[in-house]
Amino acid sequence: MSSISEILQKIRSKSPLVHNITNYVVMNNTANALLAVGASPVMAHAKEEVEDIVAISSSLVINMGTLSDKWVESMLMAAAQAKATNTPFVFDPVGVGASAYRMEVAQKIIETAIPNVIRGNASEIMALAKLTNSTKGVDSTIDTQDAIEGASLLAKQLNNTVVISGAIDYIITADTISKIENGSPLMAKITGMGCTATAMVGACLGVEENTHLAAVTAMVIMGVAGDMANEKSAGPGSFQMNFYDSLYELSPEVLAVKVKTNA
Ligand SMILES: Nc1ncnc2c1ncn2[C@@H]1O[C@H](COP(=O)(O)OP(=O)(O)OP(=O)(O)O)[C@@H](O)[C@H]1O
Ligand SMILES: Cc1ncsc1CCO
Ligand SMILES: [Mg+2]
Repeated sequence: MSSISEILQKIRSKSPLVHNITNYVVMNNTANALLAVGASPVMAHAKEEVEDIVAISSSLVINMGTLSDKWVESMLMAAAQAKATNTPFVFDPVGVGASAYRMEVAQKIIETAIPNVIRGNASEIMALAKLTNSTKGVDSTIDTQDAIEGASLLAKQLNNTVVISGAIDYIITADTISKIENGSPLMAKITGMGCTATAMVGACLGVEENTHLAAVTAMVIMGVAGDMANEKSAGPGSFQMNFYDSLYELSPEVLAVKVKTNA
């Protein structure tokens, strides 16, 4: 628990620069969440600059929510630069399985540079592991428990950390399965909470080298802020606003009292 709190404190004291190549839907939400928790977001996707931006950033987030070929070119350049500069990198395979194009792009990104962390919902993780295809656009239709096998397979193949998000979050490596039972069903009623979770992993990777611990911390921060916002909210609109305030208010004391994890 103290290590989770330490990572939160480090985000606030160091304010890591988190480079996001993300989708049109969530850019604003994600940047605001990163600011609220204490990190420093930059959204940059032009191929003319992504290598420079990766080089000055503490971490890279690639989210393939709204793809097009130009963006894919930039994503591959950024991934290659992350590998070359040893910059930690988290990948969100949004909607993988919904189209052949998304699967092809996800594979190209992973072949270019193995992400330190992959974060997806249960359907995305199962599609990426080539086990089942249950993706409904960008939403999951299955429980996270049912994607543990797929996540374990991926984590072993890639020797990295895989996060399955949902009612219960699982953070999986070749030899560990951690689970987090915080959060609110309202989180699935706002677009881009998953994208925010991925960006939060980026913030934690920016200050913590242990990728499993960074991913656990990100999902604890999301879940506890979700619990806090839930207590104050009437529905999705007020939840979104309260979620930012909760990220901002989050303290080691609150984390210690509210966290529900086996990690
Ligand atoms: N029923 C729930 N109870 C508690 N927390 C939830 C629930 N559903 C989602 N969450 C939380 O919401 C966040 C987003 O997870 P989710 O699996 O919904 O992402 P996603 O499907 O990728 O979302 P999006 O594509 O809209 O960004 C995670 O932090 C997760 O823990
Ligand atoms: C709704 C939606 N469509 C493409 S990306 C996105 C944001 C949540 O993943
Ligand atoms: Mg998603």
